[in-house]
Amino acid sequence: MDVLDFGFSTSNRFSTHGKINPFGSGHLKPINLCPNTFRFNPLKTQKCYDYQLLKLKFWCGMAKQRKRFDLFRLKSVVDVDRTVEGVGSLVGDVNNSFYDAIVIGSGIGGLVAATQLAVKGAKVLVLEKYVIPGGSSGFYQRDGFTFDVGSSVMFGFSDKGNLNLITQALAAVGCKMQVIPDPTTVHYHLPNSLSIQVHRVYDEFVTELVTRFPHEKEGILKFYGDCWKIFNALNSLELKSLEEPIYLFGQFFKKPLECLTLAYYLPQNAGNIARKYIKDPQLLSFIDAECFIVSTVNAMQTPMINAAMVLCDRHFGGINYPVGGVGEIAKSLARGLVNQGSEIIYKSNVTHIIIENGKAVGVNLSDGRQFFAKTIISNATRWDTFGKLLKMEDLPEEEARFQRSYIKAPSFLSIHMGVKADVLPPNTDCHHFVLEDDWKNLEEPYGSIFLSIPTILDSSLAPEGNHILHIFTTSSIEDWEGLSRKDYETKKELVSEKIISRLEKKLFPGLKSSIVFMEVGTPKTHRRYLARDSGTYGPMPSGTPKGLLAMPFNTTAVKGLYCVGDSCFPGQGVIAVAFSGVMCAHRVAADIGFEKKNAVLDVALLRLLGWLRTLA
Ligand SMILES: NC(=O)c1ccc[n+]([C@@H]2O[C@H](COP(=O)([O-])OP(=O)(O)OC[C@H]3O[C@@H](n4cnc5c(N)ncnc54)[C@H](O)[C@@H]3O)[C@@H](O)[C@H]2O)c1
Ligand SMILES: CC(C)=CCC/C(C)=C/C=C/C(C)=C/C=C/C(C)=C/C=C/C=C(C)/C=C/C=C(C)/C=C/C=C(\C)CCC=C(C)C
Repeated sequence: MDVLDFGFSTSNRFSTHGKINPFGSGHLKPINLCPNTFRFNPLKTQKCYDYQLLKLKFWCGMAKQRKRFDLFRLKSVVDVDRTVEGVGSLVGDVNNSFYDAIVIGSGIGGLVAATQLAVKGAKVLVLEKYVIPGGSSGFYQRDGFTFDVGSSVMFGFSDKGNLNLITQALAAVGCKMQVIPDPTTVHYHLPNSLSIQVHRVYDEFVTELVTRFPHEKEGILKFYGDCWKIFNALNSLELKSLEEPIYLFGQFFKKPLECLTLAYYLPQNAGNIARKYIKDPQLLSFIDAECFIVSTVNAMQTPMINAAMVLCDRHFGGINYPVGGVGEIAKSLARGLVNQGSEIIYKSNVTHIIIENGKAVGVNLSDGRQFFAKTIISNATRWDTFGKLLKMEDLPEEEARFQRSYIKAPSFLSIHMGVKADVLPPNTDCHHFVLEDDWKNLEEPYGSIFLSIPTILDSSLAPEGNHILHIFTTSSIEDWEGLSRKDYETKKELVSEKIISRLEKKLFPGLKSSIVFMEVGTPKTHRRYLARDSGTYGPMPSGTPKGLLAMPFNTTAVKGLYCVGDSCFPGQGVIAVAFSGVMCAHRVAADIGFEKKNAVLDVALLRLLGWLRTLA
């Protein structure tokens, strides 16, 4: 078997032995940006031009004063990614202007925060380490295949309700994507030959579950019924920052019952609610699997609000796949950002957040560039933000508390594969979850297997006559460290061979001989190319959490510094980080004058929320 390593490539994210990475640095052309040149955009009004000029003058003054104006650097090192068609690239009008916000990282969390701010009128600069946007929702191409780097299951991507945050984020910047409805969110293949398809139509799913567990019909209806209660409450609210008092109290005033419902469930976990209604241990294990696929922990550790959100959205709006692959979402957001007059610069590795008088004011890049802004938003994980980007003697108490309550979830071993189409039986579902023998292995490394076949929905992602299989399973970085290169590669071959054999036995006889392309990524790959500490998938509770109570929002103990992404409320997941982006943009906009704000209420609410977190 030919196992290609993209975990050790030196220059490009997914380069493989003897293969050319289509996004390689060789395609990046430097451009010269003269900071004194302001390119007038005739579409902009005179007012806007005057404002930009004023900002430019202001910055020149600032720069002189601070001796930060390094013309040579600006001329020589600004790279623009022109290689990937359609990816928004640096506009570069006034590269040195003083931004309203700098966003470190262009994961979906960072991009949503950036675009939401940009549409409110803020000037935003996104700095992305890699050459395309998206982070774990990015993509890469090989031999005619377009692979999603991470998950292909998209929640919040319908045209219904208030919780379709991905659709709304795109619409805010004038983008609408063509999507393909997925008739089955996931097909479970579980111990004791329990096979369950989660149909798009709720009644069909419940009927199937009740057929397997007829004695638990009432419990099933009650548990999923509670999920709907929460989902409907969430869906009735306008979603903005829960850290902004005018909005929060306004929602309580407009929708008191819904807000109280959410407040009631906020500190609760799905496992406890399930146990109120359900006794059958196998059904409870099934609920664990339902939670595990979206939280990497069992139901007892999964916040009820998060469980309800995903267990209902898949039936309400349904799971929809973007035509062209998941990477198209980030590409569209990046393009939308640039169209709003903001900027994104790729190959910009932020190494340090600059603090002046206790306030975050700018960032240093690994190539020596510096950028300054009124606010800094980090889309790196909180471990990376407070462990690497900030050199603080003492970790702020809020962060220390976060790190006690949440630990890094394991990373993944990912196998991206091209196979001959005829190996898949007719009517194969797009997403599968496989745990063959023992429920105990659910959370064990390599215990459960996730499988997505996005070409079932969008055949254009693979050459004709082929399918894509994206197989992943939890794996920790410790398992892959301290190995020689040879041992590392041998281990990749062995581990992936076992996973493929299991799938061959359970789902697709003849799988091995149908492989036409394969690449294996380990937790080291995730760490390296997604810039996530230990390659972590996100935070997971260290013990039994009090629902979402301990999860920090976007503000931090450092003035002017905000976090966005999966180590913020409400946690892991593309839709979850999109919500975190919406919340972050609202809070930042209020702080820099683009939204209403009440300073006294702010202090009171932030203290109250801080205190509530100590109760968790
Ligand atoms: N890991 C997976 O397989 C996978 C797949 C799909 C979706 N997801 C979901 O996506 C969520 C993560 O989304 P997110 O928005 O929080 O972040 P993300 O990790 O997807 O993106 C963060 C981005 O920030 C960039 N970055 C990090 N540090 C940087 C630095 N110092 N300088 C410049 N750029 C830097 C990274 O290159 C990356 O592009 C996860 O919770 C997960 O649920 C994960
Ligand atoms: C403030 C206070 C204190 C209180 C008050 C009360 C209130 C008002 C509250 C409110 C709240 C809210 C609004 C909330 C919200 C929330 C939300 C939105 C949430 C969300 C969530 C989401 C999630 C979690 C998601 C997730 C997902 C995921 C992770 C996914 C994943 C996937 C995968 C992995 C795939 C699978 C695959 C296969 C199977 C193949």
